[in-house]
Amino acid sequence: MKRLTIPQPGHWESGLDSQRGQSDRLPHALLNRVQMTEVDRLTIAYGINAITLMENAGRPVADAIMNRWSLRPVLVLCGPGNNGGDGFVAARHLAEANWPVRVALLGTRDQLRGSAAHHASLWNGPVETLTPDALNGAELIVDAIFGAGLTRPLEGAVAETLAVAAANKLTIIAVDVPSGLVGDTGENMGAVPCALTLTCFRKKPGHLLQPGKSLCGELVVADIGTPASVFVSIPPDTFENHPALWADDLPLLNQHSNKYSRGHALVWGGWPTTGAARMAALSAARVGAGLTTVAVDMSQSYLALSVYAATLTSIMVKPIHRHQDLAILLEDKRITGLLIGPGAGIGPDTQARVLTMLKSGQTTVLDADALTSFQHKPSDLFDAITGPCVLTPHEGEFTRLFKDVVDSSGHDKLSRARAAAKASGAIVILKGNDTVIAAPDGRAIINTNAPSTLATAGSGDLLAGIVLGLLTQGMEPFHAAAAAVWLHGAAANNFGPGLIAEDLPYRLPAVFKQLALLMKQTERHFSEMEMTIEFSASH
Ligand SMILES: NC(=O)C1=CN([C@@H]2O[C@H](COP(=O)(O)OP(=O)(O)OC[C@H]3O[C@@H](n4cnc5c(N)ncnc54)[C@H](OP(=O)(O)O)[C@@H]3O)[C@@H](O)[C@H]2O)[C@H](O)CC1
Ligand SMILES: [K+]
Repeated sequence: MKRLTIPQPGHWESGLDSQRGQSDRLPHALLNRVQMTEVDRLTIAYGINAITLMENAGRPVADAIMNRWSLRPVLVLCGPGNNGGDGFVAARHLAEANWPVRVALLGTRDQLRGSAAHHASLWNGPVETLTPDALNGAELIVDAIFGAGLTRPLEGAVAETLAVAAANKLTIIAVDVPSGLVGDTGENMGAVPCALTLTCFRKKPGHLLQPGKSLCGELVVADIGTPASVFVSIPPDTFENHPALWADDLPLLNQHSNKYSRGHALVWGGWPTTGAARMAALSAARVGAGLTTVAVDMSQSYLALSVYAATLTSIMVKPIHRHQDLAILLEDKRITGLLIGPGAGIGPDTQARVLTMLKSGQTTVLDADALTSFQHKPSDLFDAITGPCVLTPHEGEFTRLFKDVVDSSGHDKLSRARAAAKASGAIVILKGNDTVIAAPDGRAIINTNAPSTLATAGSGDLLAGIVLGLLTQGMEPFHAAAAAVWLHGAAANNFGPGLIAEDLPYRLPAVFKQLALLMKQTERHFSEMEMTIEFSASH
C-alpha cells in the first residue's frame, strides 16, 4: 500500500522522493497565506502565467454554479484585488453560457491592477457599484470581494451588502473564502454563511477551523494547474485528518501476534467516579491492546475494587493501596501504555500519580483531572514530560493548563495547540468540533469527521482510551493521536443519532472494516495511477 508519510521537518525532499503521485501528491495538506503566495510564485515560474492562473481560478466557480443550479439571475460582487479578478472571470464564463449576470465592484475599475485589471477588461457588460441595492433581482450571489488578502474587519458597503444578502437568505457562493473569513485561522471578521466555497489547489486551515468551518458550506478545491512539485520547497506542516496520513502505522495483527505482543494498557481507576476509567479501558481493549488493566485506587474506599471487578470482564483489575504500589506495578515492563485522568479526581494525589507514571518512562496519556491537577503549576508537569506523551484537553482544561502559553501565542486554535505542544513537549489533542492534533516539532492535523453527537458525557474518556490502546501497541504518538481522533469520529458517525458514550466502543469493529475497505480503494487508486503513468511513459 502506498502511504503518504508526514516526514519530519527537514526531511521533506526525501519524503517526497519516496512518494508517488501527480498533482494529488500530499492531497491532505493545508496551506496558509504565506505558503499560497509562494505556491503562486512557483506556479508562475513553472510556466503558468498569472493571467492564466486567474482564469483557472475563476472558471471552476462558473462551472460549479452551472452544475448545481438551473439558470437564474446571478450577481457577482467583486473586490479590488485578485479575488475580485476571479469574480470577473466567473462572470464572463456565466455570461458566455447565456446566464443572466451582473457585476458590482467595490471601488472603480481603474483601481484594479495586474491580472484583475486584465480580466475586468474582458468583461463586456456594465459594472455597478457594490451596494445593498445591487442585490435587487439577484438569486445567486458570487462573493469575490476579499480572499487571502483580507487585512481588517468588514465595514461600510461590503458589510451592509453581505448582511442584506444573508438576511434575505440569498444563496452565496464564495471565491476562495467567504469574504471576512481569515483563511489562516478560521476567525470571522464579518463573513456571512455561504452555500458553497471554491478554493484553489489546497484547502486552507480556516476552512476547517470554527467559526470558518460553519461559514463555508460545501467546500470544493479547484485544480488550477499548480504542479505538486511545489511541495519540495514548500514543506506543509498542517494537514486535514485522513487515514492516508497514518493507516500504514496502525498496529496490524499477524499469525505471530499474541496478547503480550499486542501490549498491555494500564488505566488509573479513580473513586468514586468509576465509569470514566471503565469506558476508557474498554476503548483501549477494542482498538487492540492485548491486555488491559485498571489500577484501582483503594486509598478512599474498599468498595472501589468490588465496583470495578463486578463491572469488568475481559479487563483486569489491580488494587493499589499505597502510592508505592503504583511505582512497583509500573516496574512491570510488559505494561506498554498508561492513562490517567478520567475520573481520577483533582489534587495532589493525582499529581503524584501522574509524576510517577511519567517517571516510569512509559508512553502516557494524560486527560481530564490529570491535566487540571497541574493548573496552578503547569511547569511541574511540563518538566516531567520527557518521553512519549499525549495530552487530551477540552477547551476548559486547555485554558486552565496553558493560560500562560496561550497569552504569548496566537489565539486561534491551530496556534494555541501548536504552542501548547511545544511548551509541554507532548502531543496535544485540543478537542472540539474542529479538534487539532499538534506535535512539539510544529506538525499539526485538523480533524473534520466529528459529528455533533460526540458532544455527550464520557465521549472524551473514550477518546483517551482509544489513544491509549493504539500507543500500547507501539504506534507512533502523533499518528496514534490522529488515528484515535478519526476512529472516534467514525464510530460516532457509524452509530448515528441517539449516541451515548457507551455505544462508541461497540462501533469500533465496524469502523475498522470500513477503514480496511477505504485503504483498499486508496491502494487501487494508486495502482491505477501507476498504470496510467506506465501507459503515458510508453507513448
Ligand atoms: N493560487 C491561488 O490561490 C490563486 C488565488 N487567486 C486569488 O487571489 C486572491 C488573493 O488576492 P489578493 O489580491 O492578494 O487579495 P484580495 O483580493 O483578497 O484582497 C486584497 C485587496 O482587498 C483590500 N482589503 C482587504 N481587506 C479589506 C477590508 N476589510 N476592507 C476593505 N478593503 C480590504 C486590500 O486593501 P489594503 O488597503 O488592505 O491593501 C486589497 O486591495 C485569493 O484569495 C484568490 O481568490 C488568484 O486569482 C489565482 C491564484
Ligand atoms: K471571497
